[in-house]
Amino acid sequence: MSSEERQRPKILLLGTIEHAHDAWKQVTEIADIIQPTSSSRSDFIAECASGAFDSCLLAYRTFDSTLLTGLLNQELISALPPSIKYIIHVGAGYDVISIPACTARGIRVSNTPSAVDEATADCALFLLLGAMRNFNAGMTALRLGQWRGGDEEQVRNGEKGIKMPALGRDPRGKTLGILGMGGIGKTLASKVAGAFGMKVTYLNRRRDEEGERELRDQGVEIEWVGGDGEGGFEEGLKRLLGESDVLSLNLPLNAETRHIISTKEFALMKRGIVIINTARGAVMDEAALVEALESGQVHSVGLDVYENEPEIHRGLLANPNVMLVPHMGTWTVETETKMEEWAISNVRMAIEEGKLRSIVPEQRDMQ
Ligand SMILES: O=C(O)C(=O)CO
Repeated sequence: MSSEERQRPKILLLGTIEHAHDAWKQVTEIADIIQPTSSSRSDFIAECASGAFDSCLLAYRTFDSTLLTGLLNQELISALPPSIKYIIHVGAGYDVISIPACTARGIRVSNTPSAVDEATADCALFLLLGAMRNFNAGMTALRLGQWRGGDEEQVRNGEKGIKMPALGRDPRGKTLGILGMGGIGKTLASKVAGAFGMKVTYLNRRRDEEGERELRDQGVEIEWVGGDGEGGFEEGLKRLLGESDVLSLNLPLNAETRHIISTKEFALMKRGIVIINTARGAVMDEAALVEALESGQVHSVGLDVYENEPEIHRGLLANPNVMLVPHMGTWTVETETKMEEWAISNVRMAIEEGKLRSIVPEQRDMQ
């Protein structure tokens, strides 16, 4: 074996490359790829223990590889060989990876932040309009052989008492509250202002003055509702919930944000609010949401994400005011390709420069 061959880094590939084949081919020219043969979490952990992945420098993982490995929690991170120094995640949200467990083992983690912004904001826009206009009720009725609630004959005869979908609301002039103003939130703000003439308020722990300036330059009417000092965020949240006609959840899922929207928060909202969630299901308490929908406190919701994917709360499935999409926020050829290419650029930087293009914010000081 030549010294060059001996020094070729090894990559543990968790999942498959679906789109960015050219970029991946270049990686295979400088590294060896190892794939697990196991088909369950316990087998995968045993495969790690067998030494099959020893001397791998990094693990490249897709969103769907969680189906094999389960959560990358303390147990799984400890099972990885000590040679693993990087976990390259294909996706913006990395809540399935325990960052403290990685940090403790000196493993750096990257995600694909801005690559997802356009497609996810487009999905939010679709859900927003659909939920405001009650399109789901009409669309469901059609598939049940009804025209806006009645069968063909009842409609032709102009029969009274047909249960029509409720009249929708126009977005123009309404306030969209964005909880978690990152790349997706800003892209959504720009789109709703331009396409629908909505006003935007937002809440982050820290005000993003530069982001505000950029959005104002695009004609967006925008206000940060957080307050300074202790209690500022809680006060801001009350304002955001109380003043929004539509609330969009765009914050990452972590210990602080899990169920940030639950019974108490629903009670603070304007009655009849519309909620959109393209972030992660568990930022909202699903059982409490079902109750808030049933009571009419929440008029309608547009959801792309769920607490226990792929399982969906029966109360959501049964409610015609719930517009449901099965986690398709980034499900476009262009965006999935962009995400893979972004992740592969992290692979290359790790191998060639010993650093990451987009290390997760919690590990910025490890770069
Ligand atoms: O990038 C993400 O976090 C997604 O949810 C895409 O599936």
